[in-house]
Amino acid sequence: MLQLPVGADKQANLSHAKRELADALAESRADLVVLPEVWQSPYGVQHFGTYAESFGGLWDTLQQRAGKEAHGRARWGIDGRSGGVPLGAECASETLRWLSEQAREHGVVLVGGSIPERDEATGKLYNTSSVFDEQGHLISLFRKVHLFDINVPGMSFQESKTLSAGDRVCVFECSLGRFGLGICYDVRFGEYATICARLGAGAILYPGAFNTTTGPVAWELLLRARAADNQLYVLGCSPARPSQADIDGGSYPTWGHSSGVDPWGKVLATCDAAPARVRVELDPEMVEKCRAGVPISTQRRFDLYADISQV
Ligand SMILES: O=C(O)CCC(=O)C(=O)O
Repeated sequence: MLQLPVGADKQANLSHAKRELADALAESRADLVVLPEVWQSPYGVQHFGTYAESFGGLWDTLQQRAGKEAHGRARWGIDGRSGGVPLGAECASETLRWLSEQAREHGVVLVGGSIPERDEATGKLYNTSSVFDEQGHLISLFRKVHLFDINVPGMSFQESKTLSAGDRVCVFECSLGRFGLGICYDVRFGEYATICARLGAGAILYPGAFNTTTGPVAWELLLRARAADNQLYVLGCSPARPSQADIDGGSYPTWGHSSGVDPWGKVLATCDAAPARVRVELDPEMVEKCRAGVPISTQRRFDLYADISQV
């Protein structure tokens, strides 16, 4: 996970991320790299429209593939099982082209954090994540499904002022296995993570940007809770915190603390708020051992809670 610093200059954000990715992989090989939530743009409802990019027909191409593979439920398909989609030079999104090139050049699975996306047909904006395989082919796109709308002392934020929510759970398959994907506030919703686990994910990745109000209480707790609830690895990758002068000037006070948690709920690696690289090893056997030893998935009482939305 790369906990990247983010500023107002998009080109500087891209070139910094490029250097950081190359340095991190030169320091030590990784198979999969996760970038933070909203890393080529500052995080703020007033910025999303300015930094948004459109993805052309890529959603349609991916959805046609997922449609064929969906488990009879279009909202829960598993992406990537028929391979990825090459991005032509004609792809309208500069950042997706950049991510594709980086994944191919370094031969890694690259989870591109998230960026603001504009849907050309509707004009709506989304907070969207993308995943590329080692060939630089697009495996999956995901639009944050739970928008960050809260109002508590110290933090008021209304993503829904400018963003719309996605309508599909994201599980993707790559050479390393099957992963769930959510964005930040999505981590607060246990049902979402459990669907990912029941679709076979061994890890859930959450690009996320908690803040200095909710972060200290909730970020690690939620990552650990989702891991223990579902007996899988959970990775949360945040941007680094801006300088105090920038925060005083209105920048979002990012919590940082990118962390990796194992299927027992133990924090394997973490960091503070400064730019950082956080490495974790994901061991599929650990998932199996945890699930075999504490078999909650077969002990569930769906006779009591098959459909909690009816309560
Ligand atoms: O849930 C929280 O407290 C923070 C969520 C957040 O920052 C986000 O969804 O971007």
